[in-house]
Amino acid sequence: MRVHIIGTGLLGASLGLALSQQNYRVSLEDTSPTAEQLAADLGAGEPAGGQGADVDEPDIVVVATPPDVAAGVIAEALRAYPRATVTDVASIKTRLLEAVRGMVGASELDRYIGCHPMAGRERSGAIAARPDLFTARPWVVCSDEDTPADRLGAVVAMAEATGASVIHLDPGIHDAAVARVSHVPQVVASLVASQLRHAPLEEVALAGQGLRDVTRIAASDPGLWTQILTGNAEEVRAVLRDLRTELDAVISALDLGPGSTGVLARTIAWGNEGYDRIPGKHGQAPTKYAVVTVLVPDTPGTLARLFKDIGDLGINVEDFRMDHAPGRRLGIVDVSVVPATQQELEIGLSSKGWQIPESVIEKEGHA
Ligand SMILES: NC(=O)c1ccc[n+]([C@@H]2O[C@H](COP(=O)([O-])OP(=O)(O)OC[C@H]3O[C@@H](n4cnc5c(N)ncnc54)[C@H](O)[C@@H]3O)[C@@H](O)[C@H]2O)c1
Ligand SMILES: O=C(O)C(=O)C[C@]1(C(=O)O)C=C[C@@H](O)C=C1
Repeated sequence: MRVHIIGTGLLGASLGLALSQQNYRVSLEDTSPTAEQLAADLGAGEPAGGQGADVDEPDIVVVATPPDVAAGVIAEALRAYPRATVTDVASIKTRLLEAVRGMVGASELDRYIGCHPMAGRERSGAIAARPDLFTARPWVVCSDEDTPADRLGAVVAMAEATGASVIHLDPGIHDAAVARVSHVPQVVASLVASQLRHAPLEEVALAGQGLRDVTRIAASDPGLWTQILTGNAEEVRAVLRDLRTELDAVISALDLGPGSTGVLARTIAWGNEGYDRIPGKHGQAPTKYAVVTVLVPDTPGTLARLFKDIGDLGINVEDFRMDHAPGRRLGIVDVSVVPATQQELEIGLSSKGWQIPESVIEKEGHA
């Protein structure tokens, strides 16, 4: 199967890496010759030679450019490769489909299948690409009754070859869903991080894991996200309005008038409820893991020794997170394991000389 990827940044290069490992023949095209060459050098596929590249007819063309140019690139690919199925990975679907519909005829449109892998990072470009980016992530496919079954099958097979799980959705339903689970979270993370801009550095230095958990995606690309937010403006605005209502209630409750504690407690409790609905590892319901905290010297090879010792105890690591103690060469490693193995792990690691300050049961965290 030949796949031609147009746009070889984070998503395009990650896809190229994943498909190359599954014996797909991948060619790469980008308006930036450096981006194209970099993705090729990293092993994502063969460079095709820049914009308007003339590659042997591919079976599938994947457009992985920024959303604001995606419609034009999709229309151009439908014309340039008259037998290929053309798909994309853009984060917004309704407006993109409308724009493509305005640029091509009905028979060409039948060869276009909009997609959106729900997998990404807060960094851009091929240098941040990973072959396992899509593993166990949802991959939304927006086909309709006019989509030929063989073309749909080829796109689904390609998505599944990356390790993703395919979900068929109407573009409108997709856009409403991602406003809530992706686009508004990005806005909120950015707003929270923005509050730090003028804070004294001594205050910021107190930051614990809570702030880091809430703000990882605040490092995302402003250019890309401006396009995503404007491309899904109506749905994002609707979710933000609901959020504003609840935010206003919290602000009023902080006047500490009658009923205020109820509002504050309810806000946190409703958050608990929403959090519990987020799917956990490999798309299953969230699992409660036991977290064993280990203090490790910040020296080369220590983590490898720790994981070997855990492996020797016959215990599986479900997740792990590492932090650094401020001003000290000390790492704080949280190892998540199934609760039944927690005590055995603590005793086993202590007997091997590892320093274990405490044990806490908590829910599975987010990457
Ligand atoms: N970043 C994420 O987390 C994420 C996740 C899922 C989907 N997406 C979607 O994937 C797409 C790409 O995002 P990304 O994060 O990989 O961006 P990126 O900036 O890392 O890469 C985009 C690449 O497209 C190239 N490009 C721009 N215009 C082009 C054109 N006309 N023809 C050919 N190449 C062109 C750029 O040079 C760049 O190399 C976007 O539509 C985005 O909505 C992103
Ligand atoms: O994990 C991240 O860094 C992401 O932001 C990825 C994420 C998301 O989950 O919201 C962001 C935008 C995409 O369209 C799909 C995935």
